[in-house]
Amino acid sequence: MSSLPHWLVAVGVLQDKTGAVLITQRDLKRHQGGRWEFPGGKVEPGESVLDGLARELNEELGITIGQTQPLIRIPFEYPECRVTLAVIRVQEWQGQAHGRENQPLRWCPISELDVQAFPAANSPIITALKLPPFYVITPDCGSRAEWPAWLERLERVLANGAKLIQLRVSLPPSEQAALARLALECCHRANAELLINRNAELAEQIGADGVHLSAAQLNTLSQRPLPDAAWVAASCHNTDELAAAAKLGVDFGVLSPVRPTSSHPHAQPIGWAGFGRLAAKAPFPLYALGGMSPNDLASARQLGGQGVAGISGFG
Ligand SMILES: Nc1nc2c([nH]c(=O)n2[C@@H]2O[C@H](COP(=O)(O)OP(=O)(O)OP(=O)(O)O)[C@@H](O)[C@H]2O)c(=O)[nH]1
Ligand SMILES: [Mg+2]
Repeated sequence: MSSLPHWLVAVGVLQDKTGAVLITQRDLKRHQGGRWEFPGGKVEPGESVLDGLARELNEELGITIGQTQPLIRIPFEYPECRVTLAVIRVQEWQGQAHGRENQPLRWCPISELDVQAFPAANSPIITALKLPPFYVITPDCGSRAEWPAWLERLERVLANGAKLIQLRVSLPPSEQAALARLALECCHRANAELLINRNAELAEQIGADGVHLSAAQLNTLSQRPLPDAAWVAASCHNTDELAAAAKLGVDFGVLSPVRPTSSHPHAQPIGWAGFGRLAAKAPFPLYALGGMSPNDLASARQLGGQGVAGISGFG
């Protein structure tokens, strides 16, 4: 156990009608001075996170918050202190947000959020803001005769608005590469991103948007298999795998099985309570997987999850 001071920090994410988020600049003389941040501050003894958030956003921005939703919870250790950032989406508020402490303030489009300008603990917040609510995993695909129907299904999923797809097919390498190229074309035409299951070399070779690592791969890799510009995601099932994924520096994870699932009939489901408990410890956005449908989004989000992942029910 570290002897560094620990603060629970309530952090608010406000978005305007265009989706731009409110960021403010920290005073030069304070911890992480000069960096941009999301407004908020330390939760005081006896306060709940939401009470602390309401007080801080009133003090710093002069607003009164209404409806909120958890975004992500991030444990992080700086050389001089430990923080747990409880990051909350503020969906409604009253009053005009302004820098009540004369701090510079701006509304920044999500695509322009630059991790380098923020404290190191903030990267997962920016990732969470960039990732969509659904992560769609493709069903397996067989011989070439099956490809047209498989691609048609992918097109349908994309037409329904899916923005993040994981290609998971068990084909011989050359066939897998050929199908991956076709899938990537479909995804990019629809302004969606494609991650390749387990195969970082293939992802790099065809210019896919990232790789999705299996839990077993987490222990065989000593560093991220792709550069920061690409997504590196991982499948996790327990605390140890989440810790291994964090150590490797993955961008996001998938935690399963939340419910019983026919694809893994012998795996013990962790339930929503298990998902919530583990999501609070994972320092990266986490999708719930296992018996999920798009209707489960609200449950996942309420527990601080990024969203839901699945194969069936998403087309
Ligand atoms: N508000 C806020 N704090 C953050 C962010 N990221 C991050 O690492 N922190 C850290 O969380 C800690 C507490 O935040 P704070 O300085 O805003 O606390 P506060 O408003 O209560 O200020 P005070 O203690 O000077 O009165 C600081 O160490 C800060 O560096 C962020 O995005 N927003
Ligand atoms: Mg503050």
